[in-house]
Amino acid sequence: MSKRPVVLVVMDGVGISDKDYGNAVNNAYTPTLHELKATSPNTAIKAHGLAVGLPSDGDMGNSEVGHNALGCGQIYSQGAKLVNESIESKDIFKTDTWKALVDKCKDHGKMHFIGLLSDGNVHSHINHLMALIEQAKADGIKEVRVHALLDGRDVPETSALIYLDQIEAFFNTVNDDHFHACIASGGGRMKITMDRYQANWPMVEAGWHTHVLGEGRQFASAKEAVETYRSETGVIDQDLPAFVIAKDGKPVGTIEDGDSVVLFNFRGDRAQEISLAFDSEVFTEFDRVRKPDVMYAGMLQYDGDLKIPNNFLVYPPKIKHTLSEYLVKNNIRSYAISETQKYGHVTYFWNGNNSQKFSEELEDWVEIKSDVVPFEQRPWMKSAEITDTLVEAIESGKYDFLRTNFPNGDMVGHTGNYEATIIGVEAVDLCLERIMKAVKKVNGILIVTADHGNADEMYEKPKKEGDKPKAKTSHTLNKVPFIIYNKDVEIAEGDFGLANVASTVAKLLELEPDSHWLPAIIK
Ligand SMILES: O=C(O)[C@H](O)COP(=O)(O)O
Ligand SMILES: [Mn+2]
Ligand SMILES: [Mn+2]
Repeated sequence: MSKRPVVLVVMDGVGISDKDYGNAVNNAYTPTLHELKATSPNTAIKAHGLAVGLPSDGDMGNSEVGHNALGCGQIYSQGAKLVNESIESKDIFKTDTWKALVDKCKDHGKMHFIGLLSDGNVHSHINHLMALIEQAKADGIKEVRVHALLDGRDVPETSALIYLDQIEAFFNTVNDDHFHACIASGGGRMKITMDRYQANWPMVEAGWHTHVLGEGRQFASAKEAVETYRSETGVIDQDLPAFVIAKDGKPVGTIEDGDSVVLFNFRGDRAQEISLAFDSEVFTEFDRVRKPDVMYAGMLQYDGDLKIPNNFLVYPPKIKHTLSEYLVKNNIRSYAISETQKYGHVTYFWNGNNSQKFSEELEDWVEIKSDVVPFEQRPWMKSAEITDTLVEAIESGKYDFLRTNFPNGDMVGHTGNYEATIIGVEAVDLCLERIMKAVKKVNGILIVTADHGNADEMYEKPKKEGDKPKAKTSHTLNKVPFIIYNKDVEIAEGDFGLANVASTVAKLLELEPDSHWLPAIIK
């Protein structure tokens, strides 16, 4: 076994672009990254599209698929692709879950769809929603209600009306004397429903009050809600307040006994808490006031270990042969740390969407609590605290493989605030310097990489010359850095992606990589 510990740093959302305009990576003061790139073996690796199991190379990477690929060394077809295929083959509608959803509400109830209304393809896709509604109608459902979470984070920051117009136009094509679909409620995805890793349960409670109880400010249409809130608050879509659609003062789609509910998001992190609120008999996170007797199903199974939710429509990729499992088999002691916002990324996503360790004895996981604030107000986030704890773990000599995620490039990048994102990237650089020193001190090896881009493009390309630049909040299609510090290695020939990292880690630990994994990036 290797005597040299390997430390892997994921700089979330820090991609590579040679375009300097609006690039919060290139324009940040990052002496450590510059030194690393100038003096250590490094290359650029793919983190989007087919290289991480997404339907096409037009799909930007994201944390789920990125950390899955890093942690398992293979390319699995991911949720976005699996749902496409299941809808295309119609297998999704042959499942017992779909049949139970239809049976529950067919005669006297409504079928509700809660989810992110966009074509971002990170958590959901509007095409999936339309396919489900079409089939609901074909199966004899009479009333459909959509609870629309507004995106502006995986798609342009003020694009909500595009998707609302699209879904309203679709309703016009399917609505008739026997069938009626409409929007019932909604709000910005960072305001209600889509919290993750239990960072902010009140967000989910607010979503419950909006979607289930129909409580909140009333509007005649979602478009009116968006336009009103925009003019009143000036915030971007992800931060728009909650709204309830009502007619004559009465909400058009509260969730009642005898209804069915589908959460049409396929990605798990931000889908688990609301799923627990629907599924749990005993629930203590907030007072649900009323728990309707519904058939609830997720688009996918969101956590295979914890079995969330109880019912789902499409099986997630069955990710096997993960690096963590392999390290445990080889008696390697590992350590994972991040702050709440990305804690699940280095544990649950890293382990193939499983939230359990393979070995309590050999694995330690540490969560630093994230602030609950708009991150442009604290762009350094908890990077210093993560680093304090990680450096201690490195110097303790207790671990052979240590991994961390610094959320800054991504979480601050998603706010669309260019200046704050520069500070976020600089904070990570400052921490990298400390980690380098600790690694050097114990004669370890450091890998610096990222899961996808974000901070590297902070402005949308203007539609025409002379247009004012518009902030870009979403991820990018760019490659990410892959740097090895404190070990003289040669980068191999080839076109590498995130799924080539696991073998590389194994090699640096002087282990034979698992035969299921893509080859190492080093010779
Ligand atoms: O959930 C989010 O915050 C974004 O949709 C994607 O960001 P992530 O993939 O980096 O978590
Ligand atoms: Mn990410
Ligand atoms: Mn992100």
